[in-house]
Amino acid sequence: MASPGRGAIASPGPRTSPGPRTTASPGPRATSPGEAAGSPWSATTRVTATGDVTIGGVSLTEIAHRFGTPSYVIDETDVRLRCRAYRAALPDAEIAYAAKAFLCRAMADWMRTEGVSLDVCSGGELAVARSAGFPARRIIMHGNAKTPAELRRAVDEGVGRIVVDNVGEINRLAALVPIDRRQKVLVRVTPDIEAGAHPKIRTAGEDQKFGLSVLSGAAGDAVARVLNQPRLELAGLHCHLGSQIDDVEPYERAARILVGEMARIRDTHRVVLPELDLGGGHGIAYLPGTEGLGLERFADAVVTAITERAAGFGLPVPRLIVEPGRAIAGTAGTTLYRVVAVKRGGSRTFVAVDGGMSDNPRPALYGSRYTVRLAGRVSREGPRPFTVVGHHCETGDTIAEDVPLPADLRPGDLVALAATGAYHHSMASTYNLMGRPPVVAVRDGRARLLVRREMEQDLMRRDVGL
Ligand SMILES: Cc1ncc(COP(=O)(O)O)c(C=O)c1O
Ligand SMILES: N[C@@H](CCCC[NH3+])C(=O)O
Repeated sequence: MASPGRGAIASPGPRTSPGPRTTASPGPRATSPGEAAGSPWSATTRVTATGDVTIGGVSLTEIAHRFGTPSYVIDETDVRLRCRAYRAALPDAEIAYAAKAFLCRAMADWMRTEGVSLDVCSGGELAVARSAGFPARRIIMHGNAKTPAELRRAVDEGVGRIVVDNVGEINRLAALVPIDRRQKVLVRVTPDIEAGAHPKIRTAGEDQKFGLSVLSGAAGDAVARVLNQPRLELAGLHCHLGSQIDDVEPYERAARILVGEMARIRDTHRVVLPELDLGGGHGIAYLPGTEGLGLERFADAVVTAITERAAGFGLPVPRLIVEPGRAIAGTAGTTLYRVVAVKRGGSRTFVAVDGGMSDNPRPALYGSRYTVRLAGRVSREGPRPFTVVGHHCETGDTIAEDVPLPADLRPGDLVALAATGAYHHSMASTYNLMGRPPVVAVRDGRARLLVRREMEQDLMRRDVGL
């Protein structure tokens, strides 16, 4: 994903976040890792002459002091720039941020004020969005196993669209819709495409749990059933290929297959569907020199594929919906850890930090790799390879394997891990009864706590008894 440029933020800027002012500001010789194309660092990340790293004009040393470590730091400017980049690249499309990447009430509010819709996949995400005042009609409700209670809540709240993922939920959903209303739905189809950075995050092949197969006819059957329900309005088809995809070709292929299906639906049922949702999955840079998907490339390729294919079938061009999660929240996040121990192993030197797989399960789950740097001081030593590991009682509790860090790295140092805004806080656990880190938003020299640290008392509150 291309880095948004600094100049891209429209003036006047978004509402200023309230919160105490910090004293830190980038020094005159500040460098800007966030501006390099394909950089994993968020847009306002700077390194000062004294080795301090600032994000949103706030020093990470100051954040560690005020909020403790580990902490998730989220760059509000980066999030907003990415929303604006999406809206500019796809002006006729609906951009629906996938809340599973990272959601809290402030994030929902940022999406609302940026004119971005929300994709939610659980009653919990729906509740947080609604409690932040996010408009229900701009919410798309997903889920391969929506419970009756979740379906009822979605209907009662008036969510804009519900995405059907199995035939069983069609009758159940229709029965919940009041007699004087029609609920818009999309049918999630699988076009037999394998795409995504790891087998565990591929969602459009034949042998996985999501969606309804085009090949087997299950998708066509679901479409016919929805069309038979007077209280349901079939708005279009949906597919989500997978996640961390860095090639546009699978999206072009999916777009062609889905428009073909829409033509078949027109021919069979005499119904022209107005919407085509291509899901999310847009890859970002986790390592320097990698690019991710590339928003412009994606937009050009997909819009062309849909337009040409629709013209070929004599169909009106459907309205495109996209659901980026990682590409909006991922690069904005940085995790700040404190080094606890440095130890030589057999062939590696381990740096043990005060977080680990409970705040970042992705290396253990998907073998994910990261960029890490020292924050808060300058080292005169050259880099040497370290393996950054966590605090957990688990051998696979690795944060970053074989990463260059200054040779004199020592306990007490701060290290920053880039591109942790998506699928980190949202996938965090309390393994080993470690409380989850806080989320601190930074912008214009101010730091603001969005989600507080989970404390021992929080953990014990759920334990009801001796
Ligand atoms: C239906 C749906 N839409 C959107 C997304 C967002 O994916 P990503 O964060 O990779 O853009 C997901 C998650 O993979 C998803 O399941
Ligand atoms: N959790 C995955 C992405 C899955 C997206 C949801 N279908 C990740 O961290 O990369």
